Amino acid sequence: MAEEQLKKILLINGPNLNLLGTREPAIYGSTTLKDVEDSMYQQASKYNLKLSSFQSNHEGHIVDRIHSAYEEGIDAVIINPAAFTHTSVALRDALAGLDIPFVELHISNVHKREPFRHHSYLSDKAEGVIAGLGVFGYIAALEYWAWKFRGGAALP
Ligand SMILES: O=C(O)[C@]1(O)C=C(c2cccc(Sc3ccccc3)c2)[C@@H](O)[C@H](O)C1
Repeated sequence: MAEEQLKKILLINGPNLNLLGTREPAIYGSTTLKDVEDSMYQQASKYNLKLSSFQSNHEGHIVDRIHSAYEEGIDAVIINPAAFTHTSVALRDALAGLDIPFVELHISNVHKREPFRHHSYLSDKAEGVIAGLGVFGYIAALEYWAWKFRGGAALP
């Protein structure tokens, strides 16, 4: 049987998430971004997935990273756009133009927060949106792609 092709997942985290776990634990928890990434790398290896991760506070750098995903043969993206969710047409255009499916992820339930966080420039282009599950949402997104790449039929 042909060796199962390694699927490549790109994790992108937006502005201020480099400070995750250091402030506002009531909203975002006390887990650091490195802890999240370490857990995801561990989980990815269980499913024979190749995970790459990227975090930037700069919109253009994230757009550039999305562009390079195509050349790398990335199969799926998990993105927490943070504040760019609510402001960035550039991010929307980059993801929509990429033709690689993505899951939009939010640690907090943005729909229970300030009205300006209720709108996303990305959600209608996303395969799915996860919000309010805390940092578990990152694992949920990875599990989703592992399930989808297995054929997305039988429930685990
Ligand atoms: O809930 C999220 O994950 C979200 O994407 C994340 C956001 C966010 C905003 C500011 C800071 C951080 S991370 C952080 C938290 C506390 C202190 C420092 C950084 C995330 C918000 O901009 C979004 O509206 C929602």
